[in-house]
Amino acid sequence: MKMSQKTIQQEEQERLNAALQDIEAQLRAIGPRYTGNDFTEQMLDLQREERKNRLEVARREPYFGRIDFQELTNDGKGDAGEPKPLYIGKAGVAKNGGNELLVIDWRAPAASMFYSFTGGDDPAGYASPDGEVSGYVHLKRNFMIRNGEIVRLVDSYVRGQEEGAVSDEFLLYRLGENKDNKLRDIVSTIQGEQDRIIRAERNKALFIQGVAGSGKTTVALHRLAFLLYQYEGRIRAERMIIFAPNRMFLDYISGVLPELGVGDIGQTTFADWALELLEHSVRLSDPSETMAYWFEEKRTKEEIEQSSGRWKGSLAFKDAIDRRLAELQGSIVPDTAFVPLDGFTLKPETMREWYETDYGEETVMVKRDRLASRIKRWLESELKHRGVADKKKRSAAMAKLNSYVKRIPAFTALQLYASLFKGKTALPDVPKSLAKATSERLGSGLAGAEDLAPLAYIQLKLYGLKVPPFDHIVIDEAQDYSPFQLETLRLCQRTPSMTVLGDLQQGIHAYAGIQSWNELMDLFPDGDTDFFELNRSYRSTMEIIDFANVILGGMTGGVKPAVPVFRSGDPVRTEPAAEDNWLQSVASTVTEWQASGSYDTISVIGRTARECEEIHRYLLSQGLESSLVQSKQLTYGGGLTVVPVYLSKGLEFDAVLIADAGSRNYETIDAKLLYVGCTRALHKLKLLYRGERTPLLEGWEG
Ligand SMILES: Nc1ncnc2c1ncn2[C@@H]1O[C@H](COP(=O)(O)OP(=O)(O)OP(=O)(O)O)[C@@H](O)[C@H]1O
Repeated sequence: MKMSQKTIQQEEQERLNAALQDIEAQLRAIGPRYTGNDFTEQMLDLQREERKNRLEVARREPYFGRIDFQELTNDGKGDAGEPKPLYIGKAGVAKNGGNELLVIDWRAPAASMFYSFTGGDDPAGYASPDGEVSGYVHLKRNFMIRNGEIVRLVDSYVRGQEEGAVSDEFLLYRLGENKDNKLRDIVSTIQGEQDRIIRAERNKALFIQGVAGSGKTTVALHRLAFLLYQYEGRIRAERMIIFAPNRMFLDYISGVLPELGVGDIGQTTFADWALELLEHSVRLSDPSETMAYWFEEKRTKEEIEQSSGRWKGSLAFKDAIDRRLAELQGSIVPDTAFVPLDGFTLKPETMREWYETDYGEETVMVKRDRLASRIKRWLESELKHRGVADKKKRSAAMAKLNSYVKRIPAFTALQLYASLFKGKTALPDVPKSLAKATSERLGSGLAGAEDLAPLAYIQLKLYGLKVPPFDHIVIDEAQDYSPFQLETLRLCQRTPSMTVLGDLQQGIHAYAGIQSWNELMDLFPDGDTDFFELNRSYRSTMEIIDFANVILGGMTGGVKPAVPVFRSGDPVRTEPAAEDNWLQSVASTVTEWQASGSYDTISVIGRTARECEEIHRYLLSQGLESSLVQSKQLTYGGGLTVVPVYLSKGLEFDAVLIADAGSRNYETIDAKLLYVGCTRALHKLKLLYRGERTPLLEGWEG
């Protein structure tokens, strides 16, 4: 067996050498860049550059998989040919000077079998542009190639061998690796359930509920790469956009798309996007104050449920705004005639006709401005036709025009929004304290995060979107979105094409987000949505997931425990720490972990920013270099970090120490927070606690 494995490896290495030589030759043949002015040459040059980029990706790691497929012709009635090996890589490469493929792109239809095939003797297949193709898979092989050498080769399926099912060996090996400061692509080990989401139909709003570590973020990014490949020429990277919770998270995920050879996709936060849409007519009030309000002090369930964020994020509020917009719409066309001079009359009916028929689909303020210009043009042409030359008369008419047009209502989004909270125009059912706080804030040129969706919505309704509509929108951590936020983004597309992902079990911003996916899915007509669930968690060891599931057990509602991949590691430990040597315990755990050399990224997760500052100072005083993550952070550096639990969402670390899982920090209501913290760990998890251990771990022994 060993011998034959060696020959297989040698054989594959020879093939690899040949492929690399071919790729090198193709790269050498691409000449220098064209710098002249000829348009056709410039276009050809761009194509050569793209090809060069693909070849360079392929040179680094030409392929990661091989699947041997024996295609059945004529619906399986014809003769089966010889099994043909297909090598699968990040970029497709044709053989030098020919059409034959050296490597097929992982996104190509035939490559889908590499991911969807689960084993067994039955025919497998894939959908090609010419119809279904079926046949037999004879081999599924995974490679890891580094610097032109095959460093690992695993056959996860060989036809005729006893096991029959595709083995997880290669996946487990990849999952066992340490992580650095960036999320990575998973092309070599995408799982069937993830592949279905990646390749799902384009014109849908896809909702993905996935447990912590199920690969949601990763899958959404791969889906973007897939869509660009599959609908080449029809959708453009510049018209795709990713919404993530904060800048640091965007930095953390920023490596994946370039690794997949995809550039130019916009990446933003909802706040940044909304502020830009509003042309920075307001500033955002400090988000760390919101965080501090909700996370630094204890808040009750009632406070959360009656939060201003939930009120302003509701569809009831949107409906109230719609009614106000309709009133505004109804008051645009003046109901008195315009009479600039004796005998000159422009009737309201004429204006109404212009407004309603000629400017049809435009937004309110655009229509309003058109109407105003049309009235002006009407006056000019009347003056001309009737030969009014008298300067005095002309300027009197113009003065009348100006005052007439001024009376046609015009609003900025901010003015209209402010009017909902203040004075006679205030909405009748706004809670008083909320109206007061909002008015004060707006009065000083500030908007809270919760004001941005309504403001952006009003802006879109009044002035429209000034850039082309989005071809595809990705929303990560969507459980923290309000229906109003999603509705606002929905206005930015002609047909829905979205990937909306999150985990209700990690919905720690309940004061702003949703409690069930239906709150968001109901915004779309039936048939425009699809729902996927991912319950397997790939990030953490079985021990960590089983432990996190205990915390989940303390939550109410239909909780779904995460299903681990069979990857075993160290047991999870909880350990009491006395008040006076708690910080020493934190430091000594970190020192021990660092000394073991087993972990590249380590995080100490604290309950509040204050607690984290204290830990950070102490670690520094002990000579332990670490970085403290704060809410305005733009980048994530890896190594040793101290991070407040509510900012750790989305990130992951080889080893996690929950600094204090005492009952003072995590009461029953804080289950989601502790769950988020614990599910950040890949290989190692430990919890220290001062005083009583959190009631969330009642019944857990360890
Ligand atoms: N098929 C896979 N092969 C290898 N690694 C995978 C696979 N799927 C997910 N992972 C890894 O699991 C980890 C979690 O992925 P990701 O962060 O995308 O999950 P998530 O569902 O967004 O998590 P969370 O909700 O906790 O933020 C990452 O390290 C990712 O590389």
